[in-house]
Amino acid sequence: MARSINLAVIPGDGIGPEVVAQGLKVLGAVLPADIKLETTEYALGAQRWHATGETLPDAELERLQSHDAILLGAIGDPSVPSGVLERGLLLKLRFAFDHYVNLRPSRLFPNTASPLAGEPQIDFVVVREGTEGPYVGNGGSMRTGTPAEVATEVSLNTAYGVERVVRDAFERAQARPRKKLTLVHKNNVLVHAGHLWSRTVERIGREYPEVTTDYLHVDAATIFMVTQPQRFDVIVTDNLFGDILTDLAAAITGGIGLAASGNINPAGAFPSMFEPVHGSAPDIAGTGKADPTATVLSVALLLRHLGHPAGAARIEEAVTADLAARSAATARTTDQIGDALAARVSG
Ligand SMILES: NC(=O)c1ccc[n+]([C@@H]2O[C@H](COP(=O)([O-])OP(=O)(O)OC[C@H]3O[C@@H](n4cnc5c(N)ncnc54)[C@H](O)[C@@H]3O)[C@@H](O)[C@H]2O)c1
Ligand SMILES: CC(C)[C@H](C(=O)O)[C@@H](O)C(=O)O
Ligand SMILES: [Mg+2]
Repeated sequence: MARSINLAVIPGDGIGPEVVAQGLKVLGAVLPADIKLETTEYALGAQRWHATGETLPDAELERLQSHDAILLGAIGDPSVPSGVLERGLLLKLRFAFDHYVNLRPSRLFPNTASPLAGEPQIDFVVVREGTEGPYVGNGGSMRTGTPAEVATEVSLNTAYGVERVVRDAFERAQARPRKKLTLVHKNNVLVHAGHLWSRTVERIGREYPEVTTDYLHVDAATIFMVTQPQRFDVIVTDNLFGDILTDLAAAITGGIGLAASGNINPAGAFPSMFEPVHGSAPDIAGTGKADPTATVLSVALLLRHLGHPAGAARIEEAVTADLAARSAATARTTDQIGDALAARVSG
């Protein structure tokens, strides 16, 4: 276990800096005195783009690579054309650091309100492929802006890329009590990519006889996520389906303010990056309404990834207790929630 953490911090835009401040507060409170935390802040995002036209210069990417991990708030701002920061900063990081496992756990914490009827049991993890699919930027537009425009956005799926993420998902399923893996795709229509995914799950599955596998088309998966969320244990899916499903998963487990994620490079050749599933929420930025819990839970994922499972568990217990104590009557600010969580992990 490393006795120091050299952390890169990208607060980003909108509510990003607000929630990251709370994540760092809780991280500082949970770490034992003999683990040294060093943080380096990177000013990347809308302000930087407006000032210099840069999204993520190569020199900065190289500096980021020297860290043990990255904590990111959120990027994206209405003053910047859509896609500039998303592609030029966030996706550039995920691709450059080969974050092929985009890990998004979904758990309904005790006493947390779900919009679903009854008291649904929800405890699954989405293993979203992070470096391929329609996200790769393989496309273009001809006769742009004319009535004859043609635009393409090709989904890239390689045997190598699909196999490594499917294998990771099987490993996670094998380690969980229910040992179930659901492939979500759309192989009735996307027959080329879909069949590659299905064949890969079938082939790799033979190496994991204890893991039960099933398959759902993505449209049906959205039904079951609402009507029978308990049927899911580990979901493996492509980059775009995973993006959409994990916002839905957040909505059924207490809201987007609670959903954490890790962009993992499993072999550790590059730093992994931890961030809430949500975006920069320009509609509530600066109001103190942002829930920092998703970022705090992302810090727990970060600690577990770096080999500090006890700290991760302390954070998760603190969140569980905090959510149980929450009352709609007493809405708290971002800062107050951060203070409460920091007090719980250090108490
Ligand atoms: N990882 C990222 O950096 C990331 C992720 C998603 C979206 N984005 C970007 O963020 C910008 C806004 O995107 P969007 O509006 O589609 O999604 P969003 O996640 O920012 O907001 C969706 C809704 O959820 C609410 N919300 C989000 N986080 C919350 C929190 N912590 N507490 C309480 N409420 C919260 C917002 O107020 C909004 O009503 C866009 O530029 C988008 O590209 C970035
Ligand atoms: C901002 C965007 C590029 C990103 C994605 O699509 O992956 C976001 O929605 C997410 O879920 O992290
Ligand atoms: Mg998303």
